[in-house]
Amino acid sequence: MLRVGIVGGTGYTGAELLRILVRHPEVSLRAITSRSEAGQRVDDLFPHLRGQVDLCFTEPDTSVLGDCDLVFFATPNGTAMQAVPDLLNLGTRVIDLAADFRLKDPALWERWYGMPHQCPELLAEAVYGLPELNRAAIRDARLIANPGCYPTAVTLGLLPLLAAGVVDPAWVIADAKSGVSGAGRKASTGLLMAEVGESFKAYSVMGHRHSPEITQNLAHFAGVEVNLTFVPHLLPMIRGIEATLYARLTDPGVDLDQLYAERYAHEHFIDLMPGGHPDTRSVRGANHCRIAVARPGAGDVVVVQSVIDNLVKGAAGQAVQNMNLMFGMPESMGLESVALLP
Ligand SMILES: NC(=O)C1=CN([C@@H]2O[C@H](COP(=O)(O)OP(=O)(O)OC[C@H]3O[C@@H](n4cnc5c(N)ncnc54)[C@H](OP(=O)(O)O)[C@@H]3O)[C@@H](O)[C@H]2O)C=CC1
Ligand SMILES: CC(=O)N[C@@H](CCC(=O)OP(=O)(O)O)C(=O)O
Repeated sequence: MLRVGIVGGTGYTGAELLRILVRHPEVSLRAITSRSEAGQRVDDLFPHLRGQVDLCFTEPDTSVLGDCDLVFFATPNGTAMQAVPDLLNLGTRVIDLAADFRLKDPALWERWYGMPHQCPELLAEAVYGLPELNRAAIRDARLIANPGCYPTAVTLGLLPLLAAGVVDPAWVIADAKSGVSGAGRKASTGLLMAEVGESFKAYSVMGHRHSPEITQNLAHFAGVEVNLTFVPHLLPMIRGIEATLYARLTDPGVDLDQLYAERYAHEHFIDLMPGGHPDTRSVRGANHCRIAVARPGAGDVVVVQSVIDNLVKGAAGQAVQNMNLMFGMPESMGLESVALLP
């Protein structure tokens, strides 16, 4: 059995990791941390785990975490980078659900995250954990940078077009919408039901920290520098991301459905819906990304719709998919039946 620890077990992504890992046949949970709930039984805070977890929350302590084979960090940006060098030295592998190891350039990290990087020497080694694009490197990794939620939906949606060179990289638009769990569990006035209920708005229009992550992905995995306009929106719902992506065709003869079918032919967690309109409801609790590609009026604009559950394929489910690859287990182990009833 794989000995696993979770740092940040009371947050939304930590709780989602717990929901998935308690059913995983090869995982033994050894430590679940929370500074604010240390000493409290996990199933007192999360009654849906009663009878499945016999642990109390503990303080994040490297000596305990260092006894695990793998530690997930489900913590705010800038937390994991303070503990990762010690854990790697102890032989513990790490999957960070935050952004600490996603951007390869430490100056770009500092610009977007507002703090200097604590271990820039590990940025080259860290492997970007998007299995559909980076499977071979993930298998051998000690340190995984689990992708952001928006970057997962947008990168998977755009990649086939850009890798095939059939759209103009100078004009790409990602119009993305997220449920409020994307902002985490911490109290915030702007996320109160009375503020977000019955309302819908864009935010970070002048620039969001996921833009450099998406353009880094497209440069690395599609080999194209993209001029991207990315605008996130906050939806009055709890889970889910829908990204509507626009690009201009340079090859009008391309068969778009065939292009996507070939690119994702063997991808268990990518479900193509030719002619469809994928909705967030259909991926609720699931590790799937559902995609449809269309060419309205047979014109030169391509519209891609990409949906995920931000807490699952956008965070905890993808992290477990990465864990499975790192430890030589079937990639979908423990992830087959995690979908929630819509
Ligand atoms: N929510 C989402 O949809 C997604 C989130 N992410 C990323 O995943 C990470 C976690 O997100 P989310 O679960 O939403 O966050 P939450 O705010 O819901 O939870 C954060 C967790 O981290 C713990 N924590 C906070 N500060 C520290 C610290 N300094 N040291 C150790 N533990 C700490 C908290 O517990 P306590 O304070 O009690 O220790 C809590 O359990 C973030 O980096 C986020 O950007 C990525 C993709 C999607
Ligand atoms: C709705 C909402 O607020 N979403 C978050 C994205 C969460 C996430 O994945 O961000 P990290 O890159 O920090 O992991 C946001 O826009 O900040």
